[in-house]
Amino acid sequence: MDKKGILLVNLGSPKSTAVNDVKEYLDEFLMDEKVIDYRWIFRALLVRGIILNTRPAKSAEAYKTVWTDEGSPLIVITEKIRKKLQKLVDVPVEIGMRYAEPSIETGIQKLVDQGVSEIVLFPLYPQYAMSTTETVIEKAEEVRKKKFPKVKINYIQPFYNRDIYINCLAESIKEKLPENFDVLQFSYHGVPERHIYKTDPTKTCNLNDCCSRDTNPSHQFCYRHQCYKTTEAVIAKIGLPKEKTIVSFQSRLGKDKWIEPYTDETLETIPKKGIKNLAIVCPAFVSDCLETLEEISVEGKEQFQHGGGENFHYIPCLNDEDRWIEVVKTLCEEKLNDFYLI
Ligand SMILES: C=CC1=C(C)c2cc3[nH]c(cc4nc(cc5[nH]c(cc1n2)c(C)c5CCC(=O)O)C(CCC(=O)O)=C4C)c(C)c3C=C
Ligand SMILES: [Fe+2]
Ligand SMILES: [Fe+2]
Repeated sequence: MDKKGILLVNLGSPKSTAVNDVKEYLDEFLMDEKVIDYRWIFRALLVRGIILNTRPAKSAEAYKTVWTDEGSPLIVITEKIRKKLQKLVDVPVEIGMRYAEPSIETGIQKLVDQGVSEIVLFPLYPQYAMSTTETVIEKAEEVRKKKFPKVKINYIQPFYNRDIYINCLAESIKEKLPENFDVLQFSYHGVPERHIYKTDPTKTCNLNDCCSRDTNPSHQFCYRHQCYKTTEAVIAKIGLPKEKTIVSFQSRLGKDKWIEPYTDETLETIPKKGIKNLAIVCPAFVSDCLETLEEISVEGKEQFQHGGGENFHYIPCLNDEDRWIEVVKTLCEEKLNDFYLI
């Protein structure tokens, strides 16, 4: 019988906060054509000619503010998830990062070294995006074909609307909500608006009214739609009225139009509308990372207070909470059991 294993895949972080390491990481990340989807020459001009001249130093400073003794929070937390999951399942579990180390190749190699030939690969992103789920699958397939042609990989699909995930997220948020808050803001990582159209084969997700309906097949590939659906399901579960919530998109990069509304602008303007006490959560991330610990918890708080806000309450990601590990286990087991389908 073929031996099975699990590979948990997350985005990845630089190997240290040294400017050169951050530069190397950003080069691999931003030269990915699923992230900056220009023709190679234009992507190289933008990334290597402009972004990499200034951003690495700025990002390195930001990374320093969140870095722990064990390393980057994103990798440390992903490793914690792995360890807890390993205690619950009887197949080997490894981690792999889309960018930098430990890479997807390193993760597959570790599994293969343990005799594994059938891998359940779990991209740790609740919502589908070309710049996350799709690039992970593409990379894993490239590595598999080149280095491990006899290995089979079964991919876990985005789980943005799965009941087990929604229940887990809703319970986690409910427990952490402060007693008094005017609004609960859901801040998702943004993507360029163009990516939404590009990944939607029917080109019908029009960013306006179609996301209020779930019947459109294009929503299988519509990141924005999936973010709204996660929000809708979570607030229904918590019992929060829609008027007490906001959805926004963070971490915009470059001059292209990204999906709106932008988190930073929202944080500056809502206090003027009377929202002084804010709770904020970032459900595009399953583990806390630079984008939540620095961009939201620190910068976001400053933006909100600058706009006149008073109480800013950041709700951490699911990280290695036991109920989340149970969800990871269930999603992995579903795929471990359906290998005959591929
Ligand atoms: C959760 C989903 C994510 C999507 C969608 C996503 C798209 C996306 N990101 C960039 C550019 C950057 N993102 C950076 C950090 C970062 N991004 C995600 C997740 C998503 N990105 C995570 C988890 C992290 C944190 C990594 C960590 O080490 O903690 C960065 C690097 C930091 C910085 O310099 O600001 C960049 C750059 C683009 C362009 C994009 C979609 C096209
Ligand atoms: Fe990002
Ligand atoms: Fe849509």
